[in-house]
Amino acid sequence: MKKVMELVDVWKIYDLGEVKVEALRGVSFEVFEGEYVIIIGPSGSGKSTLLHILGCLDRPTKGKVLIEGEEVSRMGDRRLAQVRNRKIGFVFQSYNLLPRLTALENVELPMIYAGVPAKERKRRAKELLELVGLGDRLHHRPNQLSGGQQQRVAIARALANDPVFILADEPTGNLDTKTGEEILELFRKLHEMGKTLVVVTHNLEMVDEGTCIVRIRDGKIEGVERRGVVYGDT
Ligand SMILES: Nc1ncnc2c1ncn2[C@@H]1O[C@H](COP(=O)(O)OP(=O)(O)OP(=O)(O)O)[C@@H](O)[C@H]1O
Repeated sequence: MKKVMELVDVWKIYDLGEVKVEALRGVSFEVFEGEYVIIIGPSGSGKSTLLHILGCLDRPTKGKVLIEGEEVSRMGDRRLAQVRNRKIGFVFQSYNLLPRLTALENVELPMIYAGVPAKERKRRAKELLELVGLGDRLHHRPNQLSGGQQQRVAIARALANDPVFILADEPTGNLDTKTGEEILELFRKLHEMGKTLVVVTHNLEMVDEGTCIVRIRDGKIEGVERRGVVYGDT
């Protein structure tokens, strides 16, 4: 199985002068292609910190982060921004769409940064919006869409540059049960398509779907449980 991402003895220490907070204390784990990884843990256990480091939004104080075997923890800001754009698809609890842009334009955005030509960009954005069930909402702006639809746009945007993995932070956190289930179904579909998913969630139904459950407590990994089908595993 291809290893897409690896953390080696990662520490994150927030230095507040008098006080130092050890948010991550020697975290090591690997993610393989096609896995559906769920990160769970109590409040304050370090999940957001871990997600920021996995997403190259922050750097560890100590330790290594490798994406497709390449060490990202020591990269400069520009290179890191490129890795984020090309290799990671982000899905946030609050969607984070640009309000002035249509669904189609929001999905096009990561491809603009990646230098994809306009025609190809539009074709792919349309295809991705159709994949998430929004083929009839291409020209709607975020405030003309429901929460669930906005999250679908965000998922289409996350897929735009065919990332190495999708990183999601409480993707059903702002949604009612029924809409949350639809998003869950969409994640299931992505998993079945062979996408690698890394999700922080409190949603127990989502936890049930994962193929790798990572339990974090007090900045340390308490346990990693692998189970179920990993699609694309050849
Ligand atoms: N920027 C920061 N500066 C100082 N301490 C921080 C910072 N961010 C997080 N922490 C501390 O690091 C620890 C881990 O926080 P983190 O936000 O990663 O936890 P979490 O598991 O995501 O919590 P929650 O589920 O409540 O969102 C906490 O003790 C928190 O107070």
